[in-house]
Amino acid sequence: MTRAVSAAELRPRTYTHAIRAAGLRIRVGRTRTAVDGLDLSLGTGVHGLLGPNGAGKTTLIRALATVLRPTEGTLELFGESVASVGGHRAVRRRIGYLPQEFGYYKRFTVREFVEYMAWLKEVPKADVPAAVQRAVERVGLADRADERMKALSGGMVRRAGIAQALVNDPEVLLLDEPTVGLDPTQRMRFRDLLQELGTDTCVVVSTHLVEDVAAACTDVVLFAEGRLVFQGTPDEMAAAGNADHPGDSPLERGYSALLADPAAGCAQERGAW
Ligand SMILES: Nc1ncnc2c1ncn2[C@@H]1O[C@H](COP(=O)(O)OP(=O)(O)OP(=O)(O)O)[C@@H](O)[C@H]1O
Repeated sequence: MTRAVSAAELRPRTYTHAIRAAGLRIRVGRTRTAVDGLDLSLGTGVHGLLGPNGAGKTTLIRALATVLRPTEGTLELFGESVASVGGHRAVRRRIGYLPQEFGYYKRFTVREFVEYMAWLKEVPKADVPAAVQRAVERVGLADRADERMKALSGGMVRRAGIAQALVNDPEVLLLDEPTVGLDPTQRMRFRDLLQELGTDTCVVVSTHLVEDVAAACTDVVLFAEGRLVFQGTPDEMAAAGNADHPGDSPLERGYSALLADPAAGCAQERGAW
């Protein structure tokens, strides 16, 4: 059986990890350090970014999207430093980004919205119609593609947001809480899509839903107070907990255990590598 080869697969790889951070610090506002000395390397796969409210997940994703400038340390995408903001057009063409909240013209149809984003990402003009069609199909919006954005439900708007993040066939896909507002059927469809994307793309997905991680992520990046608490497989995270830890599933208990005792995560991580 033959299958379509994606553009991401055809691009030459000159880096070992699509994302590499070393000693990364990001200050937000006047004094707040939201990411505080992060060392992290991420390659192909689906990386679930977990952590309590205020842990620094959105800040990290915004820096990876080259929207926020790191204060200190190294941040590389595709082997290129992006420590300063500006001059990142070539890098941005290779990124897909779904922010937690995103703007759009309400009068645009879904297709026009995704086309517009394809234009911003400098997708070659001749490729745009097919790229847009494929993106809206992948999020299950093909039958609503010619409706105006203002006529969509909240979950459908989010799916349109996912479509715009996919339209340039990115090598790094950054999704900040993509499953918020999705109904159970769409959430399951989305997990399948994540798994498919993770075979040739570096996907970073921030979520509060531990079940999303169990179902779709190849590894977990657990964050608290701007620091990495744990990086490992979902099974390794589950193994960190026991019946005494709060949670409805082994993964939730592992999450609680690691947050209660971050040193255990670091020790386990050292053992795992
Ligand atoms: N512009 C800002 N000015 C001041 N503080 C900020 C700013 N943006 C974020 N913060 C603070 O930085 C910390 C990290 O915020 P961030 O939004 O990255 O966390 P998060 O892990 O994404 O949280 P959540 O799960 O609630 O979305 C929080 O304490 C937040 O209050």
